[in-house]
Amino acid sequence: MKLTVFKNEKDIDQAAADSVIEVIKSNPEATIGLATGQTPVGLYQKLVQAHQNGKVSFKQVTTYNIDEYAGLAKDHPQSFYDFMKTHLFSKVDVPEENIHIPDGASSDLEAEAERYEAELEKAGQLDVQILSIGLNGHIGFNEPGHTLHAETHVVTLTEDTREVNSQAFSSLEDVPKKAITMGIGSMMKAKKIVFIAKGEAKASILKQAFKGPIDPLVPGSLLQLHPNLEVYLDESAAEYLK
Ligand SMILES: O=P(O)(O)OC[C@H]1O[C@](O)(CO)[C@@H](O)[C@@H]1O
Repeated sequence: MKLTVFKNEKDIDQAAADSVIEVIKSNPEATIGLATGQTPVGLYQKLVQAHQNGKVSFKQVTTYNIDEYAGLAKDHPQSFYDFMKTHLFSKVDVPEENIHIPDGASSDLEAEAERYEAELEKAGQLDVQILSIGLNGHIGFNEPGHTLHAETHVVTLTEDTREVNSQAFSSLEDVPKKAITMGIGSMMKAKKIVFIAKGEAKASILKQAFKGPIDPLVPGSLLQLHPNLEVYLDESAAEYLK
């Protein structure tokens, strides 16, 4: 694991974006796994800036999002597709047909998870996977539990996660109870993982994830097994890792 700690949030975003851009420069047809949440917003801004400055094109890039809420159609303002459209897709030149995200509005979520996994298998090893971590240690929506899934699956969100994520909704009741998420195996297959986390609230779970034992109750701890993991943190998130 290559850990870099930054003083300034903008520097984390730039360094993480540079790592993604390097992948696209060496392979314009790169496949990229994308995450949502507040953490990667700055990284997406830096990718947009680089695109606007003519430094990178997404014309031949293919993207695979790691998760989506069940019951939310793509055009729902709280869907992860809408989030990605706002922060990245509408601002770069990635073709719509190259964007992949589970269909949360599917009437058969299990079948949709299987379909998405088949797409990932067809794509093979993703060139880079962008990831962050939830306060309870989840990556994607792989929630803590005694067992973890390798492949894309339907998950019941923990009440903790629903509460944290309720900030984006008008009320807790509006937060979906289920989601479709890539499994840990689907994410870990990527050639490189660009992991970012910011802020003191994440410090304790990061210690458990990166210094503790590999434990399904801390799904992020599985990342320790990845051979090419880049970790970008600010000083407060890295408090127990220095
Ligand atoms: O960056 P945030 O907003 O803390 O979100 C944490 C995590 O929750 C999720 O949004 C759930 O998918 C992850 O993608 C993300 O890493």
